[in-house]
Amino acid sequence: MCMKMHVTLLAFIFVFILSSIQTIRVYYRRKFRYWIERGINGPKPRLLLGTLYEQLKTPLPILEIQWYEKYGKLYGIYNGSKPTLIVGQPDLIKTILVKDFHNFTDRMVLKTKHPILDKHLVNARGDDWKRIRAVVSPTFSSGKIRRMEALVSACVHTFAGVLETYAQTGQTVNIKDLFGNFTMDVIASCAFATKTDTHNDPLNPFVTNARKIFNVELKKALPSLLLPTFVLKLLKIRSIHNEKANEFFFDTTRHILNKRRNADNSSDKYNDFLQLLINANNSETIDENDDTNDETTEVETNLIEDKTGKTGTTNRHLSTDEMLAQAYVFFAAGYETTANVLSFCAYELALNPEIQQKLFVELAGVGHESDGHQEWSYEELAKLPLLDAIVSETLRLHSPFTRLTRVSNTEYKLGDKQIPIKKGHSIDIPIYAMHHSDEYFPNANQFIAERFLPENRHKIIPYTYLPFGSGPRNCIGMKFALMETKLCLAQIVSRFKLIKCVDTETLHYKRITRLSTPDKVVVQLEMR
Ligand code: HEM
Repeated sequence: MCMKMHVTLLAFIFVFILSSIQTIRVYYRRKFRYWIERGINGPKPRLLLGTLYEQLKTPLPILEIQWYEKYGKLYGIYNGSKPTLIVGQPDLIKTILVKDFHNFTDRMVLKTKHPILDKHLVNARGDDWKRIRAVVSPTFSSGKIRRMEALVSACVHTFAGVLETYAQTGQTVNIKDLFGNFTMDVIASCAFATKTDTHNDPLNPFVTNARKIFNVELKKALPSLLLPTFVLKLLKIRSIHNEKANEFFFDTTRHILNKRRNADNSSDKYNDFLQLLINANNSETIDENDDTNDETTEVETNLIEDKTGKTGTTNRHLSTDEMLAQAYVFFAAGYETTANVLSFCAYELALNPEIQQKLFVELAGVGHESDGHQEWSYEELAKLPLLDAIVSETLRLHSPFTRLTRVSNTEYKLGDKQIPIKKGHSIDIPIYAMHHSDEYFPNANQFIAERFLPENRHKIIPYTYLPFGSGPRNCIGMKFALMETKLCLAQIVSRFKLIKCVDTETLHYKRITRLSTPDKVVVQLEMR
């Protein structure tokens, strides 16, 4: 009798498991008909993961090019069961990013819900994003960035001192790690008013906590992509980053904000981002007489309002949590991106010594001597055509972001073919693959800085070169990133020769990251 019950129970469990698997398979099979039914091609999805499976297997930069070559400028993928349309056609990209921006104001973000991190610019949505961007934009104007230049310059000199030790011994160096240390020091001083020397003091709590944030744990990242929000809440997963490390940075920022708010003269005394944010938050409107609010910022602010409709509110204030989140965004958006661009610049200059020499000559023609080294102002660096062309070409060939992403806030029909986009569905723009298309960039796999010289730049087809995105939701930190990159590169090339060594040419990309990140970039340095 007992034996009979056992068998029945086992049979029941077996049937239950089988029918559950079958239900899941039917559910996904139905979901995965979405693109086929709309006549749109794309990679074959797999149960549960959709096309995320390929993304886990192959580094994104490689996969993006493979998919673009195979499926063309318009194809469909599945993030889990969610369909995403990939759009690599310049006229449609302009429609999404600029013309019909009001339908695509937000990005698809992870389903984790965090009371502070959801408020930073990259993640913020709708009217909140509009208000936050309007307050933060002026802090990234050319004038304000000029004020942060001295802070970045100090970090560049510390960095050059470290490079000198390698140049003197002739030892090869993984310069990618050193660039990571440099951008860490820049973020510490510009966004958190904290002086660090990551090269020589790697155990500083700021540095150790920052490293924890960047080691995103797969065990948190995958559930955030695949599980519904209520399950993540039950599992207490609020962020894919280390929670204690997050808290360290919120506490640091809170402490500085309180100190500055209580001090009388802090607005004149400090030139860092936090102070600029406090000042911007204290003013009712953008000060028209402030000559540091440059034209671009005004245009940008107007564009946001034109394309999204005015909110009807004059509220331009940020809560304390929103301010903490904006300081954190320097990490989220500015640390690895800039370190990657600098690493790839060093890589290309080591492989192209004649361009490096031309850059050295260009730099020698401007600037002034200070403490035995050459220095350049923000304006001087901005005007150097070859420096700009080298950075621009690096951003093309090694664009840190592989895709831009937008989510539709309405039922929408895209382009002449009237491709139906459902409310809440994602559209991704495969910028990395487009940057590698011979159709838009002849000999696309070669580093040819000349394509970005002033006499050639106009040949680039609009909306095919998008390393900083475009439209009202483009990269707010672009001018800061370019200033940081150019300042650092100018100092390196004027003081050292970057030389190719045996390990330089083997470039491998990191897997399972949204960015195009090299594993390492090894070069040799020689004093000039
Ligand atoms: C070379 C370095 C960098 C590159 C290549 C880069 C690229 C990008 C790209 C492609 C986007 C998405 C744009 C879009 O969706 O249209 C973006 C957004 C953003 N970036 Fe950057 N970025 C860099 C550095 C920085 C830095 C240093 C900061 C901050 C200090 C920053 C802050 C942001 C923010 C806040 C956003 C979101 C803007 C919004 O949604 O309103 N970025 N960046």
